Amino acid sequence: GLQRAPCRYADLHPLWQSELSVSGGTRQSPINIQWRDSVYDPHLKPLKIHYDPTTCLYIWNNGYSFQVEFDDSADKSVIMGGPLENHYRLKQFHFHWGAINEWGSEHMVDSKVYPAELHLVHWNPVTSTSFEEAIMENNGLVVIGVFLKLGAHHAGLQKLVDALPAVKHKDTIVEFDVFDPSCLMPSCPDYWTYDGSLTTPPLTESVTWIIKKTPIEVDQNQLEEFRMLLFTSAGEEEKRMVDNFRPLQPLMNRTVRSSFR
Ligand SMILES: O=C1NC(=O)[C@@H](c2ccccc2)S1
Ligand SMILES: [Zn+2]
Repeated sequence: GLQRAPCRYADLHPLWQSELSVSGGTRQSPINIQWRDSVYDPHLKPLKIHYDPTTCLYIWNNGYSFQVEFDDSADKSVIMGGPLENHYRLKQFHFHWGAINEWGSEHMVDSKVYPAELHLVHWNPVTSTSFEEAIMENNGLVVIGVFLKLGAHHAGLQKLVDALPAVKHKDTIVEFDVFDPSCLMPSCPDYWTYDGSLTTPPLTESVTWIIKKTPIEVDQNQLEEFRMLLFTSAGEEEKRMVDNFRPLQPLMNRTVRSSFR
């Protein structure tokens, strides 16, 4: 398959420069999902998603992605079922993407890379009292990964894209009051799941990953809008926000389970 962009560590965003020597990690993310090595698990239930669009708060540029934050003070936007033992609250979603369509996603499927990947980040309110605490808990988090592929215009995503010019620079924020992230979910229920980690510092091994098998389609203009964001603050020398993905990590002693045969 296509090779990823040569990863010139010197060009890595400061964020990842520190992570190159994470020692002792046994369940790091992202990984290359080898379809033939994944194991169908008949006990995996369908994933149940109930997002309340009014829990959407704002969009902001945090210097390595743009993030849509949700009110997680109650069980209003939650997921359950799938591989999960209880419900998890939606905290935020964000994306990772490349400078060009040949790369950008964090996970790969049989070494196939997608131009972008959506991450919906949830935390376990049963074992933690806050998102910040859940980051440090074993399996405190669930991240749903959805691949984006180049294709038709995505009407639901466009509402998000239209807000991006308002968060062009690092640490800018704009109100975003009603949005249902379910519109970004593919209709196919199939997913892979494995135990992994955050893909940015603190890289804690606290994430149950649920990676949807089927990508959603977005068009070229929408991907190019992502690439017009900046890593840098207003007044600094501009650095385009692109290639904000972590390199692949070793599978080590893990099995990826699939919800489908
Ligand atoms: O899925 C992931 N993507 C990221 O940027 C990582 C992260 C780090 C901290 C909080 C939320 C997410 S973990
Ligand atoms: Zn992410």
